Amino acid sequence: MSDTQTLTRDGIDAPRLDIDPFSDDFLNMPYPYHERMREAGPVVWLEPYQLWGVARHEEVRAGLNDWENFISSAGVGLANFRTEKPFRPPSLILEADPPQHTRSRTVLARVLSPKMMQKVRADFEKQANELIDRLVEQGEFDAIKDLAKAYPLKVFPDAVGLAAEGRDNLLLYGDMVFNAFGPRNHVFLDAVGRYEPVREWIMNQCQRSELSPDGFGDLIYQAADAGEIKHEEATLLVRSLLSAGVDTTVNGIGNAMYCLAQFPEQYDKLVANPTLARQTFEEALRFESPVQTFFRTVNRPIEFAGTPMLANDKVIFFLAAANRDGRQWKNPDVFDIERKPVGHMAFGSGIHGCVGQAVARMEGELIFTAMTKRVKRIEMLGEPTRRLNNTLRALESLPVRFVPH
Ligand code: HEM
Ligand SMILES: C=Cc1ccc(C(=O)O)cc1
Repeated sequence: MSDTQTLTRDGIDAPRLDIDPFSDDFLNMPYPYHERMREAGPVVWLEPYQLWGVARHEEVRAGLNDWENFISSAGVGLANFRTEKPFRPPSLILEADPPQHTRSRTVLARVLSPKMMQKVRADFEKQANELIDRLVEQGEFDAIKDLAKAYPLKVFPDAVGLAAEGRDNLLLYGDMVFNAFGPRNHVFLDAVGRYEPVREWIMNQCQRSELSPDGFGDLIYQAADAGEIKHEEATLLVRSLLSAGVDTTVNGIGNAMYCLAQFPEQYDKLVANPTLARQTFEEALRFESPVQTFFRTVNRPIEFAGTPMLANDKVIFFLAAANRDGRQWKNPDVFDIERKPVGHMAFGSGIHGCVGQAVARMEGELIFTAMTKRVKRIEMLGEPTRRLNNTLRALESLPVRFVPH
């Protein structure tokens, strides 16, 4: 076998594609690859990694809702925890199946409930207004560093109950967590070098002693006090908040800013009708999904969308490809804030669907509402630069100018 050939399995009853979803080319511009996979069939076999790819909306939704055949406890990245050492101790919610998942989910769903959001909404709103006021004052700035990172790094760790110092570590950690779902490519290796000093800091922040009373973090420990979960489980669930709660919203807001800056007529519509702020954020999540993919592991021999799969096969669900599937959306490649993108897969679907979506939606709604009141136009001052990540679609910088009303 030549070294350019990949060992490939017989009996693959699906189109075989030589697509590497973690190549720089794919990560920089995934959409043509998404189209190729969607058009090839409901399920494809990706030769470079010897795994199944699912890119159509219907099958992504169906697969994520079938948690018994497509399990999470063997990892939701490329690694199969049944045969490989996880990069870090597995998450008790994301990388768990029922019943463990159910206990964790019940606790986090309460801590991150819409009711809890009402308690922190006034502070999130105050911070959004003050930040946009400052940026209007400043005029020219970097929409990623000065807005998309600054806002989630202030409001969410405040709500969790973290100290003010060292919060940039949350970005380094999130970047690592999301890279670790992919292969050990250069993107991962670059990140792991920055991550080492941060690992200890993160675990220290998850200790109850570091968390302010009655914040989201302490509420998780209070669930342990009540016997719902063990105290050492509480520590790992706080780690879940720090893993998922920042880099996701940073890129949700960052990608939405890029959409509004690229399509000024959409921003004009938002200014004319600020009640569209929440829907604008939702449409940006569909159009430029921050979280591009998640994996599952096949639990037992099954036939899915007419394709036989074996136990321990890995399946990659392309959330972002589902979000631009013309079988589901009219003009899927158009950013249209008047579209109601109900059913998008940006938050996943099923029992593992994002438990933090109320936080994310509130951050998006408040930031864009604050902008409409003060900012007449967003001008791009140059091309954005991209930060490659094995799972996230992320910008590194986006120079803009706010033109006030
Ligand atoms: C725009 C922002 C966000 C996006 C795009 C996003 C996306 C996702 C996706 C796709 C999943 C499903 C994972 C899977 O199916 O394996 C998920 C799960 C999760 N998210 Fe989010 N998320 C966001 C914000 C947040 C925030 C702010 C938090 C915390 C406060 C959070 C915490 C979690 C947790 C703990 C899970 C695991 C849920 C489970 O496995 O039951 N996320 N998120
Ligand atoms: C959506 C991403 C995500 C990342 C990490 C975790 C976790 O560590 O539990 C949960 C969700």
